[in-house]
Amino acid sequence: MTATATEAAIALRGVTKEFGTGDTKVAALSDINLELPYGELVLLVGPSGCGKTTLISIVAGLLDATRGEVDVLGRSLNRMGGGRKVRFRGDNIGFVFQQYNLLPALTAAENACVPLLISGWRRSKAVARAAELLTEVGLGSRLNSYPNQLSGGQQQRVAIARALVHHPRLLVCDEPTAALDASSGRTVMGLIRKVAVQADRAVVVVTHDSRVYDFGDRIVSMADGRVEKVEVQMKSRREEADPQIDADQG
Ligand SMILES: Nc1ncnc2c1ncn2[C@@H]1O[C@H](COP(=O)(O)OP(=O)(O)OP(=O)(O)O)[C@@H](O)[C@H]1O
Repeated sequence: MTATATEAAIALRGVTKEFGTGDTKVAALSDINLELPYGELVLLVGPSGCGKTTLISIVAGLLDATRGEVDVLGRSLNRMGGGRKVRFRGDNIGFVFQQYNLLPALTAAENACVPLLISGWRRSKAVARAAELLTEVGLGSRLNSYPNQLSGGQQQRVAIARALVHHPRLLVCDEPTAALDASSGRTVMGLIRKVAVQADRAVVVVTHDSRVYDFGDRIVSMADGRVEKVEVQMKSRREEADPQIDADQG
């Protein structure tokens, strides 16, 4: 399905999430109403425990809301059964985490093509597609390097290539720069902007890292399970933030 100009990539209405029951009940999210458009990098920020990971897990179909409606990429997750949700996730969503989770015995190109091999692609075709993306993230000369031969920032770039290799329409990143120094963190955010932000795609990044706030088109601030404010950032600020990328950086 292609996006229409009026359709939000993500639409949450009255979303509440409770964990536990009775005296141990915790309301992680309370009545969240939020619309996020295609074509933007959205940062989800706020203090520890405010509900960022819970929110992003509901959007990615990893957790079910206790109440409320969740539409993602034009589909209602409320009306999707378990098996269909797993397929929807596999086809449409890419994930990047703080830990790179690369397989140590596989090269950068082999790691990046794992999702394609799982979907049944021929190995040679899958490696070629992974090589294309690794080149886009500045690692064209490191295709045959193993994870332990790469810096943290370079390993995160392999993880970004792996997350995007099957052309997902939603990229979800949870603290992608938390383990990186300031310069590598900016390189990684610049790459996420450059490679992942497209007119028919949505990108949501959960971050504590105020050093990378300039890279967001929109900043959603959460506090205590609620959305406190949504700010749209000026274009000029983001352009200043975009770093030049080369293979040996970060
Ligand atoms: N599986 C769970 N069972 C019980 N409580 C949970 C569970 N997951 C999260 N919570 C609670 O829900 C609230 C929100 O947690 P969440 O992890 O979404 O916050 P966060 O903003 O992502 O925090 P951090 O930045 O530290 O990762 C917290 O009070 C947390 O303790």
